[in-house]
Amino acid sequence: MEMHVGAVEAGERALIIDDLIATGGTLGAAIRLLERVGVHVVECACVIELPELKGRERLGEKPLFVLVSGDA
Ligand SMILES: O=P(O)(O)OC[C@H]1O[C@H](OP(=O)(O)OP(=O)(O)O)[C@H](O)[C@@H]1O
Ligand SMILES: Nc1ncnc2[nH]cnc12
Repeated sequence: MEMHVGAVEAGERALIIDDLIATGGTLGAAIRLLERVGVHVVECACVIELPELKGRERLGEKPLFVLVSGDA
């Protein structure tokens, strides 16, 4: 995963929004990328969660808001 140089600045607060959380690998990578450059990731939000894949567990204590949770 990558982002543009200058897209964020250390000390900023971020909300990460994605369409879907399955294994949590994508959100986890986004969190690590942002936190590595000093951004505080406040929360994550997704439209759909596939709870069977336990992606939420990979986010640790990070709050996750979802609109719809259900297995495919
Ligand atoms: O929780 P995870 O297991 O990481 O899966 C979720 C990710 O998978 C999908 O992207 P995909 O890689 O299929 O590509 P897309 O951007 O084309 O949707 C989806 O859009 C999420 O970004
Ligand atoms: N299990 C899944 N179903 C649909 N889209 C996905 N993207 C990543 N994992 C997926």
